[in-house]
Amino acid sequence: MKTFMDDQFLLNSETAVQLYEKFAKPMPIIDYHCHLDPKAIYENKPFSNLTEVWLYGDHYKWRAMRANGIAEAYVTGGEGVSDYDRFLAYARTVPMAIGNPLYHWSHLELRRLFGIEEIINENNAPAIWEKANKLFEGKGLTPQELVRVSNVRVVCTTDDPADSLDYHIKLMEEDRHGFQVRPSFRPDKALEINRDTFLPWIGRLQEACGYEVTDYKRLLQALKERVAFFHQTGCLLSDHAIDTVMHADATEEQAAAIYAKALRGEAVSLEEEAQYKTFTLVYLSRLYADHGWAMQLHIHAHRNNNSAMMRSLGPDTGYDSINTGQLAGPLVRLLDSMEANGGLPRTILYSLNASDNDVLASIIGSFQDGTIPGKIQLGSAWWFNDTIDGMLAQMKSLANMGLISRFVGMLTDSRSFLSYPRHEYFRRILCNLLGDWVESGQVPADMELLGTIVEGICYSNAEQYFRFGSEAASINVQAVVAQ
Ligand SMILES: O=C(O)[C@@H](O)[C@H](O)[C@H](O)C(=O)CO
Repeated sequence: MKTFMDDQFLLNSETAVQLYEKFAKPMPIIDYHCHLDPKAIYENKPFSNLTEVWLYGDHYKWRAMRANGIAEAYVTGGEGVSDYDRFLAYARTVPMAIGNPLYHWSHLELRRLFGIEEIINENNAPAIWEKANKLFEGKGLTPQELVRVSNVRVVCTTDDPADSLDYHIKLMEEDRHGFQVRPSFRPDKALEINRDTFLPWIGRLQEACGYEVTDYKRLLQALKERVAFFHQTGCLLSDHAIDTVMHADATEEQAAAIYAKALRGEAVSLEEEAQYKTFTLVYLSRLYADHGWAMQLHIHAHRNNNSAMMRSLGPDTGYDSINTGQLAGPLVRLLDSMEANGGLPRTILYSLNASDNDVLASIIGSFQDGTIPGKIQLGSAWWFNDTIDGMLAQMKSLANMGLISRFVGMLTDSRSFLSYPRHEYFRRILCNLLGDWVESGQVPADMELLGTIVEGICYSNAEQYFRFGSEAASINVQAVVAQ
């Protein structure tokens, strides 16, 4: 029987061990999609204890605690509940989470970032708390240190087009934290015309661009200006939550009429919503292509299902699930419309529904245009699929129908500064998959070729694909500050 989480954790052959130790492990990390707070990175305030850094923002852990019968006050905090109480509640939950990636991630995080090797449970929780918190004494443990010690080269945060990006600009001006912090352009609120967030967001956009967005032409102009501002501030990716894939051909005049209806507070039909979203997304995709950005489409999430908890805690608090819905037809038409409008940008398609993997892996092959390797990507296993089974399923779909060698690899997609061991987890799973292929005679034991492929998936594919290291990606701080 293998020892739990030893040096060959998840590596079941000598080939897998070699691929991981020699090629995967040394690679730095590019976290091209996460939800870390740029303000927290800039202010760099030391964390006060293990609960703050581990439990304050991580809804993966919150879901597990609720499923374990832990009262909400001990999950997201409440009257008279200390951080130590919350830590003990999570320590009670970890042993019950075997089979869930949280069980592995939690142990990897304590081992890699705190040097704590204990198997987490309620009995040794006090000792773990004491050991970990020693690192928070004195000058303490800060966000920037956790990013640096995790060998992260690039962090791409998720930002609204109306955001000032002040903290990104301050980080650029200082530029002594040892890694890149780049915004990502996430215009969901500009697209969700039927949600109650739409009109308030138009107000925020008007403040950001300094003029009234009284008609659709001005909306498109404002979005174009915000894309330019984001680009100047180092943005090289956009990101969209496409919970339901819609496509309906529309002219600019039709989209403008729908926008005007929404501004008047009139109901917009589902067909009109599809027309508005199609025209606006196609417009945005051309802007992305013109700026050399990558476009991420995060498909089939079902968000904020619990109305009472949405009112109490707000969005992204662990009450989401996997969505279903029509995919192939509307997505192919959407991508084809983007292609017809001057060219698809670099595009990454993720679905929260793993049963979509093969559909997406086949669709990306319809839009590779030979300009760059892996231009259209099947995105890494995302959120509920960020598991051993989910990662293997995504990589096998991509390998079976596309080129896994051109995959831009893993991201953390996290709100916690402790989540970087998720890359180790992914890299071990990747190396074991390739190792299995070699050991079973499906792939020659060409360690030079396999090593190059592993290094590409772990780091260099992403660096080349997103162009983080290129001249074009350099950030003109003076131009941004002068604005
Ligand atoms: O980007 C998304 O839509 C999701 O990643 C969402 O933010 C979710 O809350 C998450 O963080 C899953 O890891």
